[in-house]
Amino acid sequence: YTKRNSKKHPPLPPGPPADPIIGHLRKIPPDNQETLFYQWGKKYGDVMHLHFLGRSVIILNSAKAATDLMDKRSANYSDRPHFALFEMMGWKSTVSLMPYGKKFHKHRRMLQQYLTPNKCLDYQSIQVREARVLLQSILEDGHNLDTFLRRQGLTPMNRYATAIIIRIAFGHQITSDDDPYVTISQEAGHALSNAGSPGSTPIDYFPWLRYFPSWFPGTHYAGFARDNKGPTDNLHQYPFKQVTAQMAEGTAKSSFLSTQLEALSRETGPDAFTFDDIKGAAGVMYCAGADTTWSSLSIFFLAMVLNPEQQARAQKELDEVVGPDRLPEFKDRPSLPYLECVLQETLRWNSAVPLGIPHRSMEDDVYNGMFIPKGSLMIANTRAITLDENVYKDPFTFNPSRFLPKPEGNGEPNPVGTFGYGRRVCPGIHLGDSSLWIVVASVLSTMNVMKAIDSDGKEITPDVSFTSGITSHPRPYQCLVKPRSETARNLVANNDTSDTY
Ligand code: HEM
Repeated sequence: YTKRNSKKHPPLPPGPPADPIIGHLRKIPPDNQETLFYQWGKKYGDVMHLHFLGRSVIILNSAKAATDLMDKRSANYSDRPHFALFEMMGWKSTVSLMPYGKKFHKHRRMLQQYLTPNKCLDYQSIQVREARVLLQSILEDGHNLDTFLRRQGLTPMNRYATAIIIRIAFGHQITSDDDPYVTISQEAGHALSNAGSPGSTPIDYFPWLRYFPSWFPGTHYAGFARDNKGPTDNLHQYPFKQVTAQMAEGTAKSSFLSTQLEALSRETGPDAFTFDDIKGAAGVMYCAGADTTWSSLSIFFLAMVLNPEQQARAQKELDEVVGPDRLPEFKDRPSLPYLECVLQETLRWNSAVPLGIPHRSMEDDVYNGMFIPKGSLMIANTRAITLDENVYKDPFTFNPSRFLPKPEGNGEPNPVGTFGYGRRVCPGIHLGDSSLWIVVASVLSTMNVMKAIDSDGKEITPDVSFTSGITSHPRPYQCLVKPRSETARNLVANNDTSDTY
């Protein structure tokens, strides 16, 4: 491929040596590819070229390269590759996996209308209430939250993230931990978080591998996809059945799904949505919204366990602005600049979506004298972008002050790309951001997040290690979360969260 094009075009971006024909296939691990791409980027630069059997993969390891291409030339870089593995798992009519085109625009419009900054103001009361339920479950959990982050178990953060999306998407209020919606979300989320790096498993490159027996090399993820098809199907069917039944009985609360189903009954013609479109759009809200928020919150707790000084500074700011007699509300946000930095630093320190979701280029292009062939898989490596030493001093250190203006801080920019790029930027960005903020504020205002203690009385320092999938979660770790004072305990315990909404 390289030889064929080198005479007609500028050179391809640099990259590590490849094997003949199969290219870099043998050199790419199935898991946590972001770390290898980050290390390679140090040697080969911020725009790297890899290839798998002639298919070009461009890795963008700096904010400049990623925004120059994926934002500023978004018209050319908004397609998606074919995600064979996710299709095997049952993800169809899902905007995040759709090629760029008419159907994609229809789906984006449907979601965006429901997730504008203005619309999101309507959801704040749900977020505030669920944040308080989360605080109460921390109190009840006997404060040694070693089960808190067990991957398969229900965690308060999982329930929180799920409850918000379920209410908005399906009009259902979660009132117990064994609610079927929670179980479905957990199972589908588990599949998404353990299905390897998005668009880059052997099955994505060689879909025919799915027909080979399970002992055959490279078929691991095909077996995983087959085993996890049930949860993905449930996630599309269960809410749909519930809401259509409620609509027939006249008991459905207003939600994304009920609004779309009502619109469906009015609209006809070739551009009208189908049931499959609506199931797909509701399903993507459920999974894209809940799992990313949950993972980002797990990362926040991990950061707090490991960084008590930064935690104390945020608490001091909250004490001055909110005080001990009430819980934080969204109106406090503009008065809490350091807390804002804690949130941004959480997103930078370890992104929940470390490789984003790959885009695909639609036409040949040239960038800084390098040729980017049509049909390239475009991966903006958030991991490398947020650890870029040219932008962030001591990038592995969790240091919220880095964003404060000089001389108090370092005046470093907020992380780029944690919610994606261009025409594919996350449509849930406003909802996701505010869901994170209210928990960060509520937890730090009332709780101390600390290291757990082992049976010998020694503190347990958690590892910073992550699962590999579209959404990457911290691997299970232990921590201890306790009310900061008796006043804080009472404030949380006495908050009335029994209302229905
Ligand atoms: C902390 C929370 C969240 C994070 C970190 C996050 C991150 C991302 C990222 C990195 C992408 C890929 C964008 C790209 O391809 O350039 C994405 C896409 C997407 N997100 Fe989010 N997200 C979050 C919350 C949400 C919420 C709350 C929703 C919906 C309610 C949502 C719905 C989606 C959808 C539908 C896409 C696919 C967009 C497309 O392909 O055009 N996300 N998100």
